[in-house]
Amino acid sequence: MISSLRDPRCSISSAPPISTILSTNPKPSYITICLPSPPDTRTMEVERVQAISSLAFGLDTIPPEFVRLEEEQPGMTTFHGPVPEIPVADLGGGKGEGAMEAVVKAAEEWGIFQVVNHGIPAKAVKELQRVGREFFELPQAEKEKYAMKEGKIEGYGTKLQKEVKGKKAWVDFLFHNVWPPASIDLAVWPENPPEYRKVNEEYTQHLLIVAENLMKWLSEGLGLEGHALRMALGGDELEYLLKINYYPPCPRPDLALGVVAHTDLSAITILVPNEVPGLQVFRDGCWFDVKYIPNALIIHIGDQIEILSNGRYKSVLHRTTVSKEKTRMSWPVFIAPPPEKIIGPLSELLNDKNPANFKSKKFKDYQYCKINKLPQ
Ligand SMILES: O=C(O)CCC(=O)C(=O)O
Ligand SMILES: [Fe+2]
Repeated sequence: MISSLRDPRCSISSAPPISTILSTNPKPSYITICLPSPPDTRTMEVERVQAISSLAFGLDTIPPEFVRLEEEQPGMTTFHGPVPEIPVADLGGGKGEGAMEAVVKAAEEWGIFQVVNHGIPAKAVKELQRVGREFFELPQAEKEKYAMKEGKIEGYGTKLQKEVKGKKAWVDFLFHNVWPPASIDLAVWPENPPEYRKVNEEYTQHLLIVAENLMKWLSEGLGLEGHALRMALGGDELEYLLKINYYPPCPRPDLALGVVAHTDLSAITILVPNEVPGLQVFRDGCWFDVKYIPNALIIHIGDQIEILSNGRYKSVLHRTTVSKEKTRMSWPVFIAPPPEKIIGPLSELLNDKNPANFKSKKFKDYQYCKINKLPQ
């Protein structure tokens, strides 16, 4: 699919040919990080993008594995004409009067929208951003204490395995569950800054309300009871996984990508961005920048709601670009069913004229196929 993403309407930048970059680029520096104890055996070779970014400061090149294929490069594929804006829904201070219609329409037509007046206090969001930023600004060895262990999805890291064609993404991240309490492993929650835990707990309490309202309106939009989607997704067992994306400055933002093109495998994703633009959405054959709206949250419809709604709500294809001078950060929370939950089109939506467009399968099996790029 990715190879068809180039559109003649998308502008072509004056980027030098890849061969020039490949031949002039110095080998990336490997950062050797010595974990504190025991010092003799635990020396680990890790390439964190944050460290590569510091070494690349002032240069005009990036290591070749970060140079995307031409058909993916933002400099080649970003549309620069009049850009359609993704829908914005006003949630009326969290009460949501009149919001249902806007949310349903946006989920049907776009699969992505921003919400303003959502009821989460601006201070709770600012604090979430502050503690996340302060974590990434800690010395490397401190961050490595939380390094993702093999086979785990929580922890601090950089995508270690290369993608198809050996390409890498310009981003480091931290993942940890924030809800339900039984899923939380505090060992992967940073101890520094000291307020990290309290701030994340407070943000999560506010987020639960927004998430439940969205699921309610989306259920009603399908002509179902308000609790239908939430229950079909596992009810109180729904898992909320926070990711912090840290995209450090990149000397060649025209050639690199932060997160590559994908749809979220969650049911729904609620994302706080910082003020540095970078999120792009694929629509009508082009990649468009999503406008930054102060204090807005960005909502992505993920694969599981697309499946439950039998395709009425769209899971949106998106990616992120990076900035030459600034650090972009984002805080998506992926809301997803528990692993054993079977997800398929809701039976209430199916009849002779509307057969199921998707298979029913356990969420963990869906996840396995998606991560390993196997057919669903
Ligand atoms: O940083 C962003 O705005 C989007 C990140 C994203 O799509 C992801 O982590 O799945
Ligand atoms: Fe995403």
